[in-house]
Amino acid sequence: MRLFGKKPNNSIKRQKATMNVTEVEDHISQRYEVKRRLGKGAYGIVWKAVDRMTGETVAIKKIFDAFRNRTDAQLSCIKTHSMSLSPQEFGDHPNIVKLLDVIRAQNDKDIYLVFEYMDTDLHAVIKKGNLLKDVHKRYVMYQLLKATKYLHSGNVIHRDQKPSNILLDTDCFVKLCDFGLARSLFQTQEDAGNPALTEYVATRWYRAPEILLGSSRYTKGVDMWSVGCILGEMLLGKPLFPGTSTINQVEKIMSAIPHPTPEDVISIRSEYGASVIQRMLLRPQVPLEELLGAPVDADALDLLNRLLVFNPDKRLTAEQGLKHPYVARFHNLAKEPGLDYDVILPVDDDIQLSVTQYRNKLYEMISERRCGGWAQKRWHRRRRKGEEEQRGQTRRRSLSGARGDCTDGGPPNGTASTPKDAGTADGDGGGDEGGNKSPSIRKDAPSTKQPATSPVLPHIQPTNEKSGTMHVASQPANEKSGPGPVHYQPANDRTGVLLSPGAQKTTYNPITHAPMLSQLQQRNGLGHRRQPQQPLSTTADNIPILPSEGANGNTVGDNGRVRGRSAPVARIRSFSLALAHPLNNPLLRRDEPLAPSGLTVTSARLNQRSPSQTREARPQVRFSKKVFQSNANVSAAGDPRAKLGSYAQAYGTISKTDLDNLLRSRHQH
Ligand SMILES: Nc1ncnc2c1ncn2[C@@H]1O[C@H](COP(=O)(O)OP(=O)(O)OP(=O)(O)O)[C@@H](O)[C@H]1O
Repeated sequence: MRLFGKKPNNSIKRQKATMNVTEVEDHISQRYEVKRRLGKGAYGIVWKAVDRMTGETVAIKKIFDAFRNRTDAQLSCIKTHSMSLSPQEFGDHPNIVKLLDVIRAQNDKDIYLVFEYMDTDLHAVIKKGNLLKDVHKRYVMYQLLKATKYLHSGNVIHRDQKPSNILLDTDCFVKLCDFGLARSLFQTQEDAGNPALTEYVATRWYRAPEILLGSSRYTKGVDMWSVGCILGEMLLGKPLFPGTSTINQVEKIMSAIPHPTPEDVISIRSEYGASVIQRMLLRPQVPLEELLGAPVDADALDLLNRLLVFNPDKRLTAEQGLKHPYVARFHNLAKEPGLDYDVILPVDDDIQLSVTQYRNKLYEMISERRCGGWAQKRWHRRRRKGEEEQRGQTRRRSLSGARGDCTDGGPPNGTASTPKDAGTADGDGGGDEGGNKSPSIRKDAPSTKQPATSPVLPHIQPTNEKSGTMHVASQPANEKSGPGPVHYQPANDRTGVLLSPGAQKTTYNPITHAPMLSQLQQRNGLGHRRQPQQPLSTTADNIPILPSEGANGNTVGDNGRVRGRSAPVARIRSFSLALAHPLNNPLLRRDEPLAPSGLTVTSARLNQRSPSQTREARPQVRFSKKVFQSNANVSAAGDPRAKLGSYAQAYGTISKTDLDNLLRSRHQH
């Protein structure tokens, strides 16, 4: 059964197949058996492939001509690095897609990124209609909030959360991908005021109002807005705010959410936000509840209303979201880790290098990454040592000694390895995947990998394979004891974090694998400040030694929670979203028959964007000049290229002049 679109005509298919054969170089196809094309993004093509050595199914993303010009080269660096954060610097989080390898193309132009493979993405699933039952929506939200909490705890904002970046498998297991726009909030705050860095493009439909209105303020709230839009889309079955232009996007939002107070408007720090909003408030309101049409679950609506809040400071945080009744049945603090360091992306938006320098930087990053896992393990060992030192058990040693040489036992094949030496808080070693809350897990699953302590699980079984109907066979463990109280922190609880992220934390440079003091910390003398709950010891150079790890290698935070990484996954699979047999599963991407050459390539059907979701071509505009497009039917997809220092955003924020012109012309009509 075909999922989306019409059957491609054979000549086009042949053409694409021929093209794809030449697109994957020999050294890649020798190592991976390319099965078929999964989709195409703004930067390249993604294929499903099988690792010939391990038999593991992977997704290979080829970024074409990564160094075509300075902008592309810079973006490739950021994008590759941001993605490579997932397994290494962001830890082995179950809900963040793992980058398994980065491979240079022989032509020195392209790059291949090898990811773990996922069956589909949320965009495809929603588009399919009615596949997601209430429990799946809750579970998707839970995992999304969990992944977002994790990123935000490292002071990183994803900035491009949207359904197509939420990969899913048939067990409804979520992995967040595409960190192409990810940015360290810490760096962003340091760079506040730099117009190049305030330019920001994400997919329009999921873009927060403050960004649309040209706010200079980045907060984690931009991700939370996107999360709200994603929830809305799951509930509605289609995008909640499908704006056709930036101004139309703002109009759609403002007509659905409660009117902001004057203080709210001031809070977004947008020069012309107030005048735009004032005019829009005159328009008729269609509250979210009405917009959703059919009655929705009260908890879902409540969560939506708490996420889609104009003032970013008043939006629910990911951590707060995890305590919301909508996801209460899955909530388990011990399985919702955070990072206890700030992640700094090594390639700054505002630093302009030459194409060659960017290329070298990227290759350097690739080779660093190849030994990064090992370096990081050493780094973690040092962190453990740091704790011992605090206890006076060992001599002080400088962390800087742990920097990225990979001479002492790096992976022999040069492949980047993911640290696997840690488990989750409760020691089940599987994060969410081996845990007790997934609706995908059958309590009767015949697996020896199941943790002995696994409690009763919410059990979803397909009752009707064709229709994909499911039922919940048992209540989740914590439902039995009733959901715990939901505590919402007052908005001002977050202010400290938002305004001075990282001020209390040690910053971790993911490339050098060394802790570092930020300019901000140095300026404020924070390098010498001790954390209140877990005092930092310092080396002779005043480099802080980070909080220690538990005896089993887990990083234990101040509150005793394990942070940062989970253990190798022992996943127990069952049904969740759909059906047991791949052939009957409407979610699964189908493998097309192999081409005679042995290299299978077909056209991408499942994950191709609808025309309205493809990225529009962007004209290059002058630095910091904002161009407001009043009525262009610009697609929802943002262009990450536009955010780079030398490349101001052409679409997405509103400039005063253009706004005034627009309003004037509207008055005249
Ligand atoms: N790890 C993966 N496993 C399975 N499919 C994937 C994986 N990563 C990406 N895909 C699929 O490949 C397609 C293209 O992905 P890509 O990230 O290039 O596109 P995008 O998110 O639309 O574009 P952009 O990178 O411009 O945001 C998507 O439909 C996505 O579902």
